[in-house]
Amino acid sequence: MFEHVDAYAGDPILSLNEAFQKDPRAGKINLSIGIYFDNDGRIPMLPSVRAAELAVVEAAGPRPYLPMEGAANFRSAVQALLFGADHPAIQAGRIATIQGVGSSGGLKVGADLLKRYFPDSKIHLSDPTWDNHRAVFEGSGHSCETYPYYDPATGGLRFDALLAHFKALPPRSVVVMHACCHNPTGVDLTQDQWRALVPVIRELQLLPFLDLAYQGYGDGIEEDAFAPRLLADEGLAFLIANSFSKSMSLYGERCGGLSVICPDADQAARVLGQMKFMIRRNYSNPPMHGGQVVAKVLTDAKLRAMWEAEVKDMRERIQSMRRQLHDVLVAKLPGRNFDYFLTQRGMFSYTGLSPEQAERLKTEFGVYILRSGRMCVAGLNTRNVEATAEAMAAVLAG
Ligand SMILES: Cc1[nH+]cc(COP(=O)(O)O)c(/C=N/[C@@H](CC(=O)O)C(=O)O)c1O
Repeated sequence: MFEHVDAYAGDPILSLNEAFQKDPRAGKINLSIGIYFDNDGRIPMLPSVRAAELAVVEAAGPRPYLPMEGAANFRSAVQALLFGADHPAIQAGRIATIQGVGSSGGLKVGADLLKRYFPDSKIHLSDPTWDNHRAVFEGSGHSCETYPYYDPATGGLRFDALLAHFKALPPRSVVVMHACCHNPTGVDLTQDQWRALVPVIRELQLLPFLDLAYQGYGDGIEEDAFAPRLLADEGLAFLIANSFSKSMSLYGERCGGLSVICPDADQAARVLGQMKFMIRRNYSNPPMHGGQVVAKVLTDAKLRAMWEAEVKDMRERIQSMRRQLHDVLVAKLPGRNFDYFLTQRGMFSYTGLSPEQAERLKTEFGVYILRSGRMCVAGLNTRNVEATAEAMAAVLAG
């Protein structure tokens, strides 16, 4: 009956992580999947999140179906986190926010909404971008194109080429942009470059779809919300998917949202209604537990302060590991430039290693990075940074 079903080729990120789990070597090092590991190589249970979870469990509330759009306390906490509680767009009811199933679920709801109401708009993705972006949008029937982004020659951003490309796009083109901590390159727009984009977006009537999956891993919780706040301050219409997987270390609880910033409350109400319709016929309504933990952390003053300090610690540990890896590599391979480990931000660095070199790292040294050359620097710790540098040096030496 199902003999015509194709065999699944596997996912460039999740299947590699599964291979890592099965690898029997003691010294294996996981720099593949975008997960924050602490210096002991463990996924932390943040104290603020644990305290919130105990409070939620202690409350022992009923577990009814949530509304299709998710829990009201979660949705309002997301709006306050992204835009600031007193943002005029929130007060005016211009933001339609749903609780997703992770931000992946938010991206999917957004993709379905755009397919229905912007059927002729193409989706424009940065070159490169998160592996699953193309899959999500194509899965909703969109055709995707790419725009210039990463410059392999400098390890930086091709901003002029990006701007020129945007200026040539037809109206209502959807441009998918990472709000901070670009995956896989770690290369972000500066605040001035975001400001330079505003008139282009407005005049060409482009529709930005921001993805904020690493809030707090760039410069800070507030600082990393610069892009959505700028676009909202400028009165632009846009979408933003956001995730708590990394910032609250709640990967498996699937906590994220999608917000659509609309010109007026009437349009926001209609957008929310159609998102509810799409959710109902997809997964009906989101899971309750993780979202209630998130809402508790965000709205309890003591837990919020704890959480922001915990995110700062994770951010600074990654920055310290970037410096350590850079320094060891420079010592091992003098004359080679590894500055990109210091200039790139968030969880990832784009090493420039070829698929063949990435394969050698894995098979000969047990060091797992993506075939694209992306390294999750959050997997580094004081015990494996030397071995990682040794393996990279050996592979780079040929
Ligand atoms: C840019 C981006 N957006 C969304 C997600 C998904 O977030 P969530 O809220 O958990 O659905 C991820 C996850 N990225 C890491 C894991 C993955 O591929 O799913 C990664 O790039 O390794 C992203 O890197």
